[in-house]
Amino acid sequence: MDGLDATRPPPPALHRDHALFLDIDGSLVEFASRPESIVVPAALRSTLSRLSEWLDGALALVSGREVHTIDTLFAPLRLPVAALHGHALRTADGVLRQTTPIAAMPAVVADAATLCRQHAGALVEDKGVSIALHWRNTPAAEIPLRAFAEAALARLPGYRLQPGHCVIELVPACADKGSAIAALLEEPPFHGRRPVFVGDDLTDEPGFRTVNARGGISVLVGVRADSAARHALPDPASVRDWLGSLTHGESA
Ligand SMILES: O=P(O)(O)OC[C@H]1O[C@H](O[C@H]2O[C@H](CO)[C@@H](O)[C@H](O)[C@H]2O)[C@H](O)[C@@H](O)[C@@H]1O
Ligand SMILES: [Mg+2]
Repeated sequence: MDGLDATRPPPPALHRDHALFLDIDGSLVEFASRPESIVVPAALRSTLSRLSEWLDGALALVSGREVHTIDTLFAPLRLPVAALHGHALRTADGVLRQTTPIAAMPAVVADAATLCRQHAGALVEDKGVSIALHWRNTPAAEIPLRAFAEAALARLPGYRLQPGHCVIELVPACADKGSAIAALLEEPPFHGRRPVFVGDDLTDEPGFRTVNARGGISVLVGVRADSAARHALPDPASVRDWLGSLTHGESA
């Protein structure tokens, strides 16, 4: 059946000594036509707030998005985050560590914007340290945008490509979601807890591997045959239902 993964069981119930890491787009929230068009349901904010309290703060968002965008989307919540595919880390004490943008990036962004103007509906998302080229609204732009990103690697030493849903991104190669989850697990209140990571995309695979190596629970949203995830849920709505069910019958 569409959306169900016959090879991976749903995740088990969690305990209060787990640490919960959650991807955003395609995992907590359905995709939208443009990055700024996603809708975070009010009930999800309540669920995350309750879960964070239940886990004594050991809940983090792990996303390709920027920290300030995540804070805006989930306000008034201000959770620990691993943003920019692992290149910005805000720990529970509020301290932010971020990879420094490369000097060559503004010229690459300008050239990408010029290219996108030639393909109606194509988008360039300038995230400072990284750049995302989107073709969700114009599938024919996939080939030129991918070719641009591959060629731009030569202008951005130390960068790698990060493919995703209708997007190709240029990100520094020195970190990923797996290293970010590992770094958060060194910090209170995550330290010593068994990690759980929910994600949907290729950028989430290093996170799944980090969690698996620590005896944790890896949860793929959707279906992907070669994923390292050991559990699956079909879509963001079922993730929200699962999260909402976790604290039922328990007091924080
Ligand atoms: O790691 P995530 O939290 O899943 O973020 C991954 C990227 O998500 C956003 O792009 C994706 O979602 C958009 C809104 O639904 C959609 O229009 C786009 O096609 C998707 O690729 C975000 O814009 C990127 O910056 C994130 O890296
Ligand atoms: Mg995602």
